[in-house]
Order: sequence, then structure tokens, then C-alpha cells
Amino acid sequence: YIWPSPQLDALEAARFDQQGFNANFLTGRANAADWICTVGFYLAFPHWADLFTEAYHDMATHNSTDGTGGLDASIRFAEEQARAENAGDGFDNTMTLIFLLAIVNRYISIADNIALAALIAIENCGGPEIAFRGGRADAAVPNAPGVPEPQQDLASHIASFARQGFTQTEMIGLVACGHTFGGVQHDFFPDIVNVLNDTSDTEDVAHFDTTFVTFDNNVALEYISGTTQNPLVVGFNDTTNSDKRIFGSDGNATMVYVTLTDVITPLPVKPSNVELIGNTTLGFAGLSSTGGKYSAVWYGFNATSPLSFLSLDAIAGVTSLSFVVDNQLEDQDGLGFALQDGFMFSQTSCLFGDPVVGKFDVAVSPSLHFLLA
Ligand code: HEM
Repeated sequence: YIWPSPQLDALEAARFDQQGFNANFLTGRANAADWICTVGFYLAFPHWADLFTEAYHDMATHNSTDGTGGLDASIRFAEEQARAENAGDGFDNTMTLIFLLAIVNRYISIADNIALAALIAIENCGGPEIAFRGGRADAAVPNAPGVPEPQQDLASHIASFARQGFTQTEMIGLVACGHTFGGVQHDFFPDIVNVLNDTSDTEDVAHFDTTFVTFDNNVALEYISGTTQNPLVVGFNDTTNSDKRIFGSDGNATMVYVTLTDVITPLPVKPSNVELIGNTTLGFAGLSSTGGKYSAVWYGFNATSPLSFLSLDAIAGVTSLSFVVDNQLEDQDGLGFALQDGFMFSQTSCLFGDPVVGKFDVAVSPSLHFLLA
């Protein structure tokens, strides 16, 4: 945008002036960010997980068909906070802090601040940088109920997320991302979590994954590897194991960690079409090819021979190749290009007749003859 613009200037400052002059305390990294992620709390500053849940519980009332509800700060109304679907004390605490600390003015609504807080929570806990837009209007009255609850069945959850505008796959991803932070607290969910008797966890929070203050994919990795302690997957009360039902609802396709290969870049040099000719000679095919912006040149094996053959000692055999191209040695950093010469199809193999019959001759290295004896 072009400066000046009162609304966009205000949003830009709220989003990016995180330290020093003009800083918005809510987004301030100065004291909070660096270690709040490892310690969890900083004085009265809210737990990052609370900021994130606040945003989800505010938006989960959205009805994508009639456009009602959504991220509009209606979660600030006591009537919404009193609903069972918003159990816990986080919402009131977080709202109070947003009121006290955030910049709320004619250009930046409370709802914009809730969105910003969720975004900052994700960024400060190791998550990706997320594009931010402002301009949300604050609701004047509570929204209709609609936050999903753990005792509901899978069909209800699929329908609930569809109402919010999400597919089943998006539901799985969103719940897994949400549950990278925090956990379930005994005080508010005694039917899901027992008293933990853990001096390092005096609030009796059973965490969703082992890295509950970091935005990462451990909630998925631990689920897939079967080591998860997520109280909504392996909780003693199967009725409230909603993450288990949701994560597994497509046969784990979304949750499975897919390992892709390295990025495929063209090899500078590679052998191709090596074949044994006669019983003592190796030959290479020679062609040029072009693919997209790359072109490849295929060389014969012996430039001085018109047929490009190279005679090799059949007894000694060959274990690997290397090349010199433009005076540069290409041998894969000393590994060479491995060849196996124990068994090779011979060029005397052929197809003939009708119907076609194949005759395959296999040349066997003298060193392996004893295997066939
Ligand atoms: C079917 C959908 C979902 C169900 C049934 C569900 C259920 C729950 C429950 C029971 C808790 C424990 C709350 C407490 O102890 O105070 C919780 C915590 C949490 N949920 Fe969800 N959730 C769902 C979806 C989501 C989504 C979509 C997000 C965010 C994108 C999210 C973010 C969180 C976070 C960050 C916490 C941790 C709160 C904290 O530790 O302070 N949840 N969820």
C-alpha cells in the first residue's frame, strides 16, 4: 500500500512494530517471545496456547452458508464464555489481557487483535510467518453456539467443520495444528484427564505432544509412531477421544508423514545403456537429448574408435567408471559410477519367430563360474 493510510498504517504498526518505539505490547517480542515458548508463561502474559484457542473458539461459530458468526470477538461476552463448549478459564483471562494490552482503536478492532495474537503466537513458537489482513468488525452480541466438543461423534465434527467452511482433510490438519500447543486441563475436563500428581505440571495439563510450546508436527509424528500421549487420542475415556476419530477418519492419509526424495536436479554425468558386446567389450550408446531448458550430450565410450567400443579385460572385469569432461574428473567425489560385471545380458540375445520367442544369453564373469558349477 502507499503511505499514508490511517487504517493500513495502524495495522502495519500493530503487526510489525514489535520492539521499542511504537511497539504494541501484545505483539512485543522484547520480553516475551524468546523464552515464553520454553517456559510457557511470562508474568501475567497469557500462554500462547490460550491466544490460539481464543481465536479458534471465536471463529468456530462461523456459518459459511449464511455468513454469520466467525472471528468477531464475540468470545468476549460472558454469555459465550459460560457455554460448556468454551469450558476453561483461558478465554476470560486472555480477553482481559487483550483489552488491557492491545491497541484497539477506530482502525484496529478487538477481532483484528485476536487474529493478530493467534498469528503472533504461531510465529513466536517456531511456526511459519503468516500473512495478516485487518478490517474485522466486532460483534455487538454473542454468536450462536457451535464450538466442537470432544464427546461429539465423528459425523458431528465433519458437519461442524463443514459449517465453518472446512473440508474433512482441512479439519484433520486444523485440529492437528491447533493441538501442537497446550493440552487438556484436569480442572475443566475431569472426565478426560485425571489428577496428574506431577510437581512439574501443577495445573494438571495432559499435553497433546511432547513439544507443547512449539509449533511443530510432533503431534502427528507421535500419533503415527504410536507413542502419543495425546489425551484426546489415548485418553481413558474413549467417548472423548475426538482427535483419534478425526486423525484416523481418512485412514491416516493426512496424518502420515510423507518423506519425499531429495530435490531432483540433473546429474552432471551418468552412464547409460552399458552392454556387453561379444564377451570382452563394453559399449555405450551415444545420443543427444533436450528436455526443457536442459540439454544432454551422450558420448560413445571411446572417442578414438569409429564404433566407440572399448575393449576390456574380461578376466579382470570392471567395477566402476569415471569420466573426464572438459578436463574435469567426474567420479561422484571418488565413489565412481559402480558397475556389476558378474552377470550381463549378452548382445547375442535376440527375439525371433511368430509368435515371438526370446533367446536371452547371459554372460557370466569367470570369477563367478563356480557359482553355476
Ligand atoms: C473437534 C475439534 C476440537 C475439539 C473437540 C477440541 C478439544 C479441545 C479440548 C477439550 C481442549 C482442552 C482445553 C482445556 O483444557 O482448557 C483443547 C485445547 C486446545 N485446543 Fe482444541 N479442539 C478442537 C479443535 C481445535 C482447533 C481447530 C484448534 C486451533 C486451530 C484448537 C486449539 C487448541 C489449543 C491451542 C488448545 C490448548 C489450550 C491450552 O493448553 O491452553 N483446537 N481442545
